[in-house]
Amino acid sequence: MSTATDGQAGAPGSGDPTLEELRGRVSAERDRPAYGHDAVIACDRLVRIFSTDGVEVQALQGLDLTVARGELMALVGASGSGKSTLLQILAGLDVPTAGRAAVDGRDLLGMSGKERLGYRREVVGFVWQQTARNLLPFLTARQNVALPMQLTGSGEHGRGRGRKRAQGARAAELLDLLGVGYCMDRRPGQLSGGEQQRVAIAVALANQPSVVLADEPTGELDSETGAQIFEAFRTVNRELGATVVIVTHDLMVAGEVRRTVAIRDGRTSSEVLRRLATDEHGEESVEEREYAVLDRTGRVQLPRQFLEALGMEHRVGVSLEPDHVGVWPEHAAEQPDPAE
Ligand SMILES: Nc1ncnc2c1ncn2[C@@H]1O[C@H](COP(=O)(O)OP(=O)(O)OP(=O)(O)O)[C@@H](O)[C@H]1O
Repeated sequence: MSTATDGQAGAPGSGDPTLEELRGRVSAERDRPAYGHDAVIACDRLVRIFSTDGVEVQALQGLDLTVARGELMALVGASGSGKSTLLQILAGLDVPTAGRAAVDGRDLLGMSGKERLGYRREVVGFVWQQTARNLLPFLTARQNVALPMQLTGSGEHGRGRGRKRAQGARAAELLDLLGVGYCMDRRPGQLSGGEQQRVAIAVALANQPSVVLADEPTGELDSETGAQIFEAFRTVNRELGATVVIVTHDLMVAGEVRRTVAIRDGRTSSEVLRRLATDEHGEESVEEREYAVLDRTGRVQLPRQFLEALGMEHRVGVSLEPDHVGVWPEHAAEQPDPAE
């Protein structure tokens, strides 16, 4: 078989590409938009290796992920699969070992310390599982929400006393939107866990970040309160267009978003997409479908239960069919096809 790597262009009509065609292919490749160019989060073959006492742990092993602006999505995965590591990197609190990660065009590997601080204050907002980590105990709810605006001193809020008033007004608006306006003048110790998390979402949104990241935000709450917190994320996504990424073990949360991405062994392995479907009687229901993630080099992680069911390990046979690719256990791929 002749290939483009033979370094020769074929004669016209031979089926091989001409030099002109090869040049066209090279320039098309060069002009192709970069991976994730239109996404607000783009992780490309992200690697994070931790070394402790001479032992290396590969927490992320070439993870690919893109998130579109305005998405509300969930990240799920077994304990130790790398979810928190990814979130720490996206939050600007940790630096990847290799690969590429960008949030709203900011390169997370190349930032200086000062840029990183600005990034954490302006580009991302976070909500942690531990309610106490999200709020300062000696400030009221409204003061907690106004604080990030004061730290960036964003000109949008005017100058001097006018600025302070504008920041207080925005804080009050956010608390109202999240249904905790009545808690405005209380300190965190005077709020329930659910109220604290809703105030924490308002804090995360204070500087109108490009992305809100939440790590197990319902982890310390009972299921009813957890549902209210999820509803609060939905509200800010719908009303303010906020892009929200939620790491969760909570199946209720994972089942309510349009897209759930599963991480396995430091890589994105599968995605569940949900959409509203209407049947012939006008009844609406949620349709969900699971997809394996295909990475840029053509790798697919097959679900573990598929591998176990067919005893697949090490090697599999693959075949290209007109409309799909077949994958066979090694021993089955070796058997001659009786039809041939
Ligand atoms: N600072 C660290 N030093 C050494 N190893 C670490 C560090 N942080 C995470 N790891 C390891 O990296 C792997 C991924 O951890 P990570 O916390 O990202 O998983 P996770 O999916 O968030 O788990 P969980 O759901 O339990 O929070 C684990 O093997 C963990 O032990």
